[in-house]
Amino acid sequence: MSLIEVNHLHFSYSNNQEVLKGIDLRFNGETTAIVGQNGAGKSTFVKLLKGLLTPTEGEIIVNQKNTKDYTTAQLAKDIGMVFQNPSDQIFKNTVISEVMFGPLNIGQSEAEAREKSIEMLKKVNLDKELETNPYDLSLSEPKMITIASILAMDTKIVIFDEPTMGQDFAGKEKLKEIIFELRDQGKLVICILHDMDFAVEVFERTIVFNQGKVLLDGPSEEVFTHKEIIKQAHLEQPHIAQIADEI
Ligand SMILES: Nc1ncnc2c1ncn2[C@@H]1O[C@H](COP(=O)(O)OP(=O)(O)OP(=O)(O)O)[C@@H](O)[C@H]1O
Repeated sequence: MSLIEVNHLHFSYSNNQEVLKGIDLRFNGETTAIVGQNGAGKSTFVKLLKGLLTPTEGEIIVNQKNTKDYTTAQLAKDIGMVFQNPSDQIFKNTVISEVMFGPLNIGQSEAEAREKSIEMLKKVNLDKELETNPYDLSLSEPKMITIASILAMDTKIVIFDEPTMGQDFAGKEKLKEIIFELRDQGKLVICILHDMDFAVEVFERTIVFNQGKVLLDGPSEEVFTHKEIIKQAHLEQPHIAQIADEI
């Protein structure tokens, strides 16, 4: 059985507009990028995986749990998600209390949560800022706090919604390192991206969403060889593919 199974998934926020129109997908260990133009349904899809929304039709099985039979809090032990906008996630007034919140919430002891949180803050170079208010840090750092807090929960599945947004070269390199490390630990990483270069460089698999459906799905390098379909989805080719074409 796959780590995540999505069967015949449909979803609407309201009666007259279907946002997801029949999605069937399996996720095992492959690091996976989800790409697609604005409004394609990517964020809605990952919110459904995380149990923040319930399918209108069809089902999602996460680590053998049908999401509709579990609360978001119960699913939080299996699946962690770093939101697009750090201010949707950060609400504590020190870095350490923010990062410890998630681990404590899923039942880690105070000592375990603190140790894990400091370890993860070290990974994102914020272990010298334990007592700092997250909003006193520089622009790109709140995102790193939210990443540390999800990593400290040590879930089998980690979802990132647009992690490269607002990150400079060093930030992207750090992200790459974190994603590779998670993959090497046997975790499933799923990431919504607008940066096609990052998708093809870092992710084994890419899924292209278009108007609530899956347009392409396969090894990242192979997916981006479908130039016409990529264009139809209003996406750019990664630079590496453009250069290869020119050569
Ligand atoms: N809370 C909501 N209530 C009603 N409609 C919504 C809600 N959230 C998203 N939508 C609509 O659902 C559709 C899909 O949105 P979604 O955010 O999932 O797309 P996306 O591919 O993640 O886009 P982006 O790249 O801009 O984040 C859009 O038409 C959007 O307006």
